[in-house]
This record gives sequence, C-alpha cells and structure tokens, in this order.
Amino acid sequence: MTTLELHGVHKSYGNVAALKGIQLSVPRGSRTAIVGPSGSGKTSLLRIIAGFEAPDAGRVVLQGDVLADGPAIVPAHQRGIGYVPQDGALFPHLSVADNVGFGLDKSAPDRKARINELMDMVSLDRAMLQRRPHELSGGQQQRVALARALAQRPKLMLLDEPFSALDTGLRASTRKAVARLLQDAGITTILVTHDQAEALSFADQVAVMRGGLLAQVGMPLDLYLRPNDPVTASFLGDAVVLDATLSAGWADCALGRLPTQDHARVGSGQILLRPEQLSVSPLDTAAVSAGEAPSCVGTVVETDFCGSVCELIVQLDTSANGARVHVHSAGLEAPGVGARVQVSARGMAHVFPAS
Ligand SMILES: Nc1ncnc2c1ncn2[C@@H]1O[C@H](COP(=O)(O)OP(=O)(O)OP(=O)(O)O)[C@@H](O)[C@H]1O
Repeated sequence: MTTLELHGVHKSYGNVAALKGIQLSVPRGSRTAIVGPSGSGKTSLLRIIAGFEAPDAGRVVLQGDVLADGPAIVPAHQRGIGYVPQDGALFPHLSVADNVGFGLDKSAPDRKARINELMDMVSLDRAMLQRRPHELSGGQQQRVALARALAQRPKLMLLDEPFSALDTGLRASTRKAVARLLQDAGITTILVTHDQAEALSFADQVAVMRGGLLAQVGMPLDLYLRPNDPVTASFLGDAVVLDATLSAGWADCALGRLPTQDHARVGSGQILLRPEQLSVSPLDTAAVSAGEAPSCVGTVVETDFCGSVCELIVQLDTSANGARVHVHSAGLEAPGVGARVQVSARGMAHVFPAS
C-alpha cells in the first residue's frame, strides 16, 4: 500500500526549472532516500511535499488525500507530516521537555507521560528533560528534533539532511538508531541527502535525482549493482566502466571474458564492475618467463591508503585504449605505485541498457 504519491510535479524559480515532472510512490512504512548532487532539486521536492511551497503543476497525494494539485495546496500544518531540518531548529530558549512537547496541548493531563514516551522512543535519558538544547550533543539535539516531530503522530516523516552536521562516527550511529526507531514505529519516512552511502544504508528505496528528474528509483542493492547509466553508477560509488563486446551472457573487455546476466544483448556495449569485484596479486614473473603470461596484467599507477582499504588505479597492458581500473585492496597488503600486478574479476558484470 502506498502512503505518498507524486504525479508529474514541476517547479520553476524564475527561469530555473528545479523539478521537471517527478513521479514517485512511497510505500507505507518504508524508508525512502532521495539522493542527488547539489542543485538537483532535492530540497525543492521535500518543501513541496511538506507544504512549504506549491508546485507549478502536478499532484501530491498522501494516503489518498490530495495535498497539492498544481498551485492549490493544503497548508503545511494541516498535512500530518513531520519535518526534521538539517540543524534540528530547536528553540534555544526552551527546555528539552518544552521542545519535545511544543505541539502538544499544554493542559492535556497526559502531556508529561507523552513527552517521557517520546524521549524513550528516541533513546534519550529523561534526566535531560530540563536541559536547554545547547547543553546537548549534536546527535542528542537531532533526536530531540525527531521526538518533537514524532509528537504529532505524523503520517509521513521528512528528514532534510538531519545527520550532515554530525561528525563521522556519531553520524553513522545516529543514522542507524533513527532508521531503527522509525522502522519499529512503522513510520513512512523520506530522507533527503547528498551522501550516497547514507542513502544506501538508511533506505529500503532509493531515488536518485539529477537535473530536476528522478534518474532511477529502486532498492539499494539493485541500484548499486544495476544502475541504468554510468553517471548513476559513478554517483552511487566507485565504478569500473569498460567498453565490451557482448555475446549471449558474456562480455569480452579489457579484463578478459566476464559473465553477465544479460543473455539478450550482442555486439558492442558498456559494462560495470564495482572495485570490490576486482583483486590484484603480484605478477608471477616465473610464469611470464615461461611464456605463460596471465591474461590480465597491469601496472599500479596510483594508490590512496584509507586505512582498512587502499584504493588503487591500475593501468591495464591489454587495453588498446589504455583502460585504467579502480581496485580496492586490503590496506596492509596493497602494492605500491609501479608494481606489476595481475588483475582478476569475480561475480557478474552489469551490462548498461542501450541508450
Ligand atoms: N528560492 C529559490 N529561488 C531561485 N532558485 C532556487 C530557489 N530554490 C532553489 N532554487 C534553484 O533550484 C535548483 C534546485 O535547488 P534545490 O535546493 O532543490 O537543490 P538541492 O538538490 O536540494 O541542492 P543542495 O544539495 O545543494 O541543497 C537549483 O538550481 C537552485 O539554485
């Protein structure tokens, strides 16, 4: 069942077309991430869903209710949508209790109990209730902002880059905790982010935005392994894109002959491998002297040591057009620049659909 549907949503600011006909279905109880580069239209879309702005054309439908039909819109406060902005936007002069309970009836007898329940939901110690926002960490402040949005029992929760101000470790742990609590509460959620890894980790549906359009929508693993085009492939992670000759489930390319799931395509095309599908080993010079050179040999031309992983660029000998491939090697065993290596690939290569 669908919670939110967007049909042909357009929005321009002057002569800038920010959204060019967005179609999206958000299933009930799911977590959808909208990810895209800066200026692709993510915030514009979220603001239209929230009701802060009206579309020029198109419809926004929440649980069957039409919230926007072109410029005719239901106001934000009547939509039943929770919104957590990038900086949390807590009221600095109010206590945590009053921030969380901001939208609750001041005289309701169960107000205190509800605030306690919301603190428990976001895993914050009730001892913090009398503190002011500046007396909390960034991650705790974001949880208070989430609790305040949850207080309204929203039909849909919108998260606008809520983890971006947090440092790396806190960001990952807060993201996981928030994803878990929203899932447990069964709240349909849309997260906007420019961080691909965050989108893939948080969501069960990822929508990739580019130039005011959704380039592709799908499950995280599907999108990562089977993107529609090389631009989406590279946006979602490091990509090895190679020209290939296709024939009934096989691709002949600079890395040799690789299996593919596409048994229909023949002729020339492009394939994708992820760097973690490739591995390098030292070139067996004895085999080479004996005339048994391995099929795919190259030279390491760049290394980037990132701790547990070392990212390598290998220039392949076999490639007439000088293909370079990106390989992830174990950080402690990585060969240095200039090393001669054998490159091998595992798993399936993805064949990009013909454009
Ligand atoms: N109020 C506005 N007035 C004029 N142009 C705008 C306005 N808001 C957005 N735009 C333009 O619309 C386009 C989409 O902007 P939007 O903020 O939606 O992108 P975004 O993907 O959220 O970017 P970022 O990740 O940098 O926040 C951009 O070209 C932006 O300059």
